[in-house]
Amino acid sequence: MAVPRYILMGPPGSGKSSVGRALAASTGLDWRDTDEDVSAGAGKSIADIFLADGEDAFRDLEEAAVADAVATHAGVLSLGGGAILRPATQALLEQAAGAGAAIVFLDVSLKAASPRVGLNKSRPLLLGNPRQQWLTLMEARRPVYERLATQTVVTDDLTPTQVAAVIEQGAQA
Ligand SMILES: Nc1ncnc2c1ncn2[C@@H]1O[C@H](COP(=O)(O)OP(=O)(O)OP(=O)(O)O)[C@@H](O)[C@H]1O
Ligand SMILES: O=C(O)C1=C[C@@H](O)[C@@H](O)[C@H](O)C1
Ligand SMILES: [Mg+2]
Repeated sequence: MAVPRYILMGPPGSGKSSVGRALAASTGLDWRDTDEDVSAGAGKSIADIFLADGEDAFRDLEEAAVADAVATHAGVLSLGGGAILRPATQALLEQAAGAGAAIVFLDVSLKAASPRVGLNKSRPLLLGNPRQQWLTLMEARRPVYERLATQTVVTDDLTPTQVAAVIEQGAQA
């Protein structure tokens, strides 16, 4: 079984995808993003899955995509922001950490995340009142991110390339 070297988690706008790409470029590892896997598998965007099938259906697809990626991908893995909500995924991440994966929580404040996320309609959970929605989901998820993390990086004042460098240094320490 392959185990990802790095697994990135965090709320929308924390930079899971951007930092994942930067970390893959600097380490030479392959990059995979479970949001892209789910979207490719379903043949439609995540926003369309939420709209047509609902959040529970998306979470089922996401749980399966994470299980597949954790079992088969040896590089950098970016998760969707809410992937860690599923207990089976939490257990899988704990196992991956035991097998040597760095589980990285990309922390970010609402102030820094807001301009990154903007009013982009591709984030279905933030429709309506994006700032309040973001705060509510971060409050519920923070304890899970913190419990699962083997490394935490506060990303507010760093570029994705700088965050990737901090992660690499942490892995060498
Ligand atoms: N550290 C950063 N500094 C400045 N801008 C950033 C940083 N990280 C990400 N961004 C920008 O914020 C936006 C969202 O980043 P990204 O898609 O990587 O977030 P994400 O955590 O993967 O979000 P999602 O949960 O929706 O998948 C992008 O436009 C990206 O360029
Ligand atoms: O934070 C979340 O729950 C989400 C984040 C995105 O990565 C996507 O997985 C989807 O928009 C849901
Ligand atoms: Mg992403």
